[in-house]
Amino acid sequence: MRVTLEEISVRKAGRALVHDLTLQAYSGEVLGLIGPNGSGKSTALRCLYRAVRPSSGRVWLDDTDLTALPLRESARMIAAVTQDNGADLDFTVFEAVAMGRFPHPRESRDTGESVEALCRAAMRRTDTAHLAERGLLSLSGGERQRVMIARALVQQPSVLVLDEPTNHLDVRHQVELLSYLRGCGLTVLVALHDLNLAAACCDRIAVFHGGSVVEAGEPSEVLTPSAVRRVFGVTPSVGTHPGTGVVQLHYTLDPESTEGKHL
Ligand SMILES: Nc1ncnc2c1ncn2[C@@H]1O[C@H](COP(=O)(O)OP(=O)(O)OP(=O)(O)O)[C@@H](O)[C@H]1O
Repeated sequence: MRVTLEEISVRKAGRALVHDLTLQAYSGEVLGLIGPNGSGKSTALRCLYRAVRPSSGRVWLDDTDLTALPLRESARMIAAVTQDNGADLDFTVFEAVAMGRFPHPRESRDTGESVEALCRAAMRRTDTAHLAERGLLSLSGGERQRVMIARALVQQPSVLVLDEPTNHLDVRHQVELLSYLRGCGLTVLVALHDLNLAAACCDRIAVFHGGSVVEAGEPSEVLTPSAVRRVFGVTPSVGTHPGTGVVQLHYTLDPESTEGKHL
């Protein structure tokens, strides 16, 4: 499924959080969203999973205007793993994962064999099966994040939206998640702060700056030292991974490598 954000603006309290933002993720690709804090990545993703209504512009799923779809229907197509994911209620892990079926018709969410099998498979994939009977509130940050990913998989969406999904994950679970995203065949939009993980995982990267997308392209096209300096104020040295040829950025802690200082 193709996702298009077309000239989206979001205004709150008299201020544009994003403006004239256009972004497209093609069917089956992994699109990375990168950019400094506050550049509008989460706001753009919220427009897609309908937590925020754009002040102007449109969101399209293939050729369908998102606002023409009932919420439950778009929730069957788009699953979101977000930073504000409602994991503060004390359901068990299994219950939380099974909630991923809510947008689906009742017959396919009754806790029959197939839904249970779906939940168990998603929990195995996210390494959370052993936590099934634990309360969400008792989990570590990374365990909880993996449960939220399991819940999104159980939704069986066409589009997967993830806002900083590697937060809290140890390196093994980061690698497992991102390699899953690469191979899952869904249209994936993922906001990432780690530019090397973005380069390794994403087919294309959209660079956010000041509330709009200033560049989009393959990782090697957008992750150049000058572009990174322009957007982030840090000058990396750029190489390639010896095994995969994927672009890699290296930073020094030399104060001269950053523009201005905040700390
Ligand atoms: N409800 C709101 N009311 C007012 N301002 C908001 C609201 N939500 C977000 N903002 C502001 O909009 C801007 C964009 O925020 P957003 O969360 O989209 O950025 P981001 O690129 O995802 O940042 P980060 O990398 O820090 O997660 C920020 O300046 C933020 O403070």
